[in-house]
Order: sequence, then C-alpha cells, then structure tokens
Amino acid sequence: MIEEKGILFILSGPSGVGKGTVRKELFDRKTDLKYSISMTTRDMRPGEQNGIDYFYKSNEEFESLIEQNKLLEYAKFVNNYYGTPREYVEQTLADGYDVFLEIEVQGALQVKENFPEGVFIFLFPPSLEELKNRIVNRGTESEELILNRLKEARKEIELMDAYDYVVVNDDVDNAVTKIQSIIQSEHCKRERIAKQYKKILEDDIL
Ligand SMILES: Nc1nc2c(ncn2[C@@H]2O[C@H](COP(=O)(O)OP(=O)(O)O)[C@@H](O)[C@H]2O)c(=O)[nH]1
Ligand SMILES: Nc1ncnc2c1ncn2[C@@H]1O[C@H](COP(=O)(O)OP(=O)(O)O)[C@@H](O)[C@H]1O
Repeated sequence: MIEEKGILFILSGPSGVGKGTVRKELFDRKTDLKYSISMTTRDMRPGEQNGIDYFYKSNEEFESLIEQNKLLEYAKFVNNYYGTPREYVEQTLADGYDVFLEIEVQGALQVKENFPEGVFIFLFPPSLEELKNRIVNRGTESEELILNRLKEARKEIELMDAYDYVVVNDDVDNAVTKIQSIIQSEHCKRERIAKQYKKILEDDIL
C-alpha cells in the first residue's frame, strides 16, 4: 500500500532550451511519473490532441478557471495563457503518485510559493549561442521574437538560484538520465524520513 504523498517535480528553463524535447524523452522511457497536462489558449498544432498534449480552452474559459482558483499557476506566454490544473496535481499527489510539470519560468516561481517542497529543476543551455541556434532551427519564431526570447532567457537564468537542481541540456539522453537520477535521489531522501522505514527499529530480534 502506498502511504506517503507523491513528489512534485517541476522542469523549467528558458524558451528553446529543450524542455519539451527532454520531457517527451523522459516519458518515452519507462516511468511511474504522472504528467500534468496543462490548459492553454493557444491553437492546436497539427498532430496534437485535446486532452493529450494540452486541454485547449478559449480565452473566456481560461479566465473563468483563473477566477474560480482552479489553476495552481498560470502565465501568459507569447499572447497565450498556459496553466496547471490544481485539482489533478493535488489529488494525484495525495494518491501517492509523483507528478511532473513542464512549465515556463514565471509559472515555476508561482508553484514554488504554493509548493516549496516541490523539486525544482532548471534546464540550462550549453551557451546563449546554442540557445539562439535552437530557437532559430525550431523555426517557430520571427527574428524580432528570437531577440526578445534571448533577452528573457538572460533574466530567467538570473532566477536559477531558486531551483534545487540545474541540468545542462547538452545532449538529450544525458539530460534525461540526470533527471532520472534526481528523481531517484529525491525518493531516497524521503525514504530516510518516511515512518514506514523507521518501523524497522521496532523489530525486537535482539
Ligand atoms: N506556466 C506554464 N507554462 C506552461 C504550461 N504548459 C506549458 N508551458 C510552457 O509554455 C511554453 C510554450 O509551450 P508550447 O506552446 O507548447 O510551445 P513550445 O515552445 O513548442 O514548447 C513552454 O515553455 C512550456 O514549457 C503551464 O501549464 N504553465
Ligand atoms: N540537447 C539538444 N541538442 C540539440 N538540440 C536540441 C536539444 N534539446 C532540444 N533541442 C532542439 O531545440 C529546439 C527547442 O526545443 P524545445 O523542446 O521546443 O524547447 P522548449 O520546450 O524549452 O521551448 C527544438 O528544435 C529541439 O529539437
């Protein structure tokens, strides 16, 4: 029986660093983590599915969710809202499962206020030059937006100290393996304080 609450893991970092790519590879490997599917007002891209990639909402629907306090955090990113459903996260943790969020930096800071016990992982670019290359190669942004993203990235990197771990995304496989190690370490850390393990001291064999 699972007695303990699950652990909340938050992967964040500047736009274009590879958060989505790393998260997909992590979930392609065998994992017991539960991914929290976000709400967004952005258009569905070809190949995406409602309820799998995101829950797609209108502006009005999203703002009503904000008013009803149904979001654990939310942020506006490139003119669209993105947010994490509060109930799914709280219920899944209470059921004893680990929950994984992949969100941008403003949202991660809000989660930190509500869930200081969460494990915050900052995905770090090998260099600003490489970050720029990744944004350019992804081909989703105009020249002007790319410059804005890089300026934002500088500010976001300054907030790195609020995180528990920094993982350099030099190579996707390496970065995912490091994140898996972080997850294992956090479990070992909590097992140290978990009551069920302390019960061993009650064994009266001596
Ligand atoms: N704050 C916040 N950010 C989110 C959430 N879901 C996704 N994001 C971030 O929103 C940004 C844009 O995501 P998306 O539109 O899928 O485009 P991408 O740049 O191709 O990943 C990424 O940095 C995501 O990490 C969420 O629930 N809350
Ligand atoms: N380790 C890596 N090495 C090289 N390219 C990468 C790496 N990780 C991600 N990318 C590429 O960088 C671009 C941005 O990645 P993406 O996952 O969309 O970033 P984010 O979700 O942080 O905005 C994509 O084109 C992706 O294929």
